[in-house]
Amino acid sequence: MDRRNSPEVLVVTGGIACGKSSFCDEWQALYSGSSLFCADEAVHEVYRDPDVVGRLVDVLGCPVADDGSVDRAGLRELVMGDPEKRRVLEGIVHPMVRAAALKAYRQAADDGSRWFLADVPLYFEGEGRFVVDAGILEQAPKAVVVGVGTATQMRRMKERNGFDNETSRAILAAQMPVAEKLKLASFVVWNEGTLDALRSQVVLLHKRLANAPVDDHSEAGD
Ligand SMILES: CC(C)(COP(=O)(O)OP(=O)(O)OC[C@H]1O[C@@H](n2cnc3c(N)ncnc32)[C@H](O)[C@@H]1O)[C@@H](O)C(=O)NCCC(=O)NCCS
Ligand SMILES: Nc1ncnc2c1ncn2[C@@H]1O[C@H](COP(=O)(O)OP(=O)(O)OP(=O)(O)O)[C@@H](O)[C@H]1O
Repeated sequence: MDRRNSPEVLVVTGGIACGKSSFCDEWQALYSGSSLFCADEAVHEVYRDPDVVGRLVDVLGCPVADDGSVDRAGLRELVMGDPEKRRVLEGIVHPMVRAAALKAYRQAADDGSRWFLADVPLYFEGEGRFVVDAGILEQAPKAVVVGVGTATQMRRMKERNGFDNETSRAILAAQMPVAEKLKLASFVVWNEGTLDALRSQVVLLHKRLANAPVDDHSEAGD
């Protein structure tokens, strides 16, 4: 692929309910020519595939919803407190998510997008290899960590998802703490303020990236 026509990849990551989707929504609303890949949505898509559902039922006893897709609330209960089951699930799902990301990146390139935002919650749990392992780039791109304190994560999970403290704590325990992710970030967006404050940080980051010399992170493969 012609490097000059390649979208610049920006990984967006952070802990649960920190505001990754909100960051991406603000970015997309402000900057046309941005393509978004969301790993959580790719997972949800995969869970509608009958072959995948069948495999998860066989391997994990995965609960199934009335429409034949994975019952995600039931699966969450099954895996969040059980590291071994989670490892098995991730081993099945993550390669499919990487394949979906590569497809989305190629589409973004065909569309002539300037930016490719990859919302990947478990990016650092996966040692920052997602984009390279997906075959998108040969070197890891810049990663922005959207962060808030644990109390805000707990409050937003309760308000948005209706999770009780036990459920929220089990999810947090399955993730690298936000404080650790901040240390690995190329850029930090601190989302304890208002949505206006989040938007201001999006604008600042975009300004900085748009004016920065392009890194030498050549594409993998063709
Ligand atoms: C547990 C599941 C069924 C819950 O589904 P649900 O629709 O309620 O949540 P959703 O998928 O939108 O995820 C919300 C957040 O949960 C956290 N989360 C999801 N999976 C994991 C995991 N394996 N480990 C730690 N945190 C996770 C992330 O912060 C994510 O942003 C689902 O998240 C899942 O199947 N996870 C395993 C696949 C995976 O690793 N997904 C992460 C992106 S690759
Ligand atoms: N600055 C903010 N002020 C108030 N509410 C916010 C702010 N940012 C995000 N929220 C709210 O917090 C919740 C979590 O935000 P969002 O969905 O963007 O997080 P996320 O990191 O993408 O979550 P997940 O890990 O579940 O994918 C949502 O209900 C969102 O509306």
